[in-house]
Amino acid sequence: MSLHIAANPGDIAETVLISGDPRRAKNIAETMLTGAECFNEIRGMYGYTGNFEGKSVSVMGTGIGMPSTAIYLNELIVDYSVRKIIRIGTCGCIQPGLTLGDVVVAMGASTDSNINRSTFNGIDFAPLADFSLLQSAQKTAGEMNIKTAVGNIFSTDLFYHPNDPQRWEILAAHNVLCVEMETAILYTLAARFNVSSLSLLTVSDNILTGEAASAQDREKSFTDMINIALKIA
Ligand SMILES: O=P(O)(O)O[C@H]1O[C@H](CO)[C@@H](O)[C@H]1O
Ligand SMILES: O=c1cc[nH]c(=O)[nH]1
Repeated sequence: MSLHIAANPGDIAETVLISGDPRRAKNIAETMLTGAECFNEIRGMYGYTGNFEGKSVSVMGTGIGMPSTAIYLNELIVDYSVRKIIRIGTCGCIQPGLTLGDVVVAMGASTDSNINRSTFNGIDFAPLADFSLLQSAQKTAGEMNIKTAVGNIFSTDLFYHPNDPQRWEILAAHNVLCVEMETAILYTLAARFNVSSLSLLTVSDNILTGEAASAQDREKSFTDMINIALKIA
């Protein structure tokens, strides 16, 4: 057991799907994996390991934001030898060509977080997806007839910000597709520990129009993204 994860060595698969929402992880384990066993309930951060098409796969919540996510990623990689991490998250789109339910593949993650600035002594590190995982996701999405938008995304520390909605303008003008809260630290830690990672996101909010998916949809739907993630796991 590590500080925040109750699993024994060997309880967690080499590939882990992560979601900010722990109940999304639980729902995936219960509906899409066979033989799923729970390995963590500490702080309600559900983690399960089961099988998908003959492969052992784990799925776990990380909580919202980069500080929480960094704790689980460190422990998954360092204490449980996880080698591949695929985030299945939600995002708010800031491009007019995107709409609720669209799948975004995050090639890179810009951020306003001080986590990386302090780690890199003021240098702006560019957190990037693993190229071969990204290629696999694109190939799989094509075979499943799922349209994706691939590009730069933005990982923010603040869901609510006093400069909203103006703060999105400069990002949208530089082709940033959408906003979420974890991918920059995922790609940074994957680079540090030499593991592969990719973020797949489903648009749950349209920041330009104010449209928003329900909490239930965020927990239980968005199956296109989850199917791609499980296929490439
Ligand atoms: O759906 P999840 O994975 O939680 O991701 C998004 O949703 C949360 C905000 O509502 C943040 O964690 C953001 O990154
Ligand atoms: O971080 C997020 C996640 C979903 N929707 C948003 O608007 N922001």
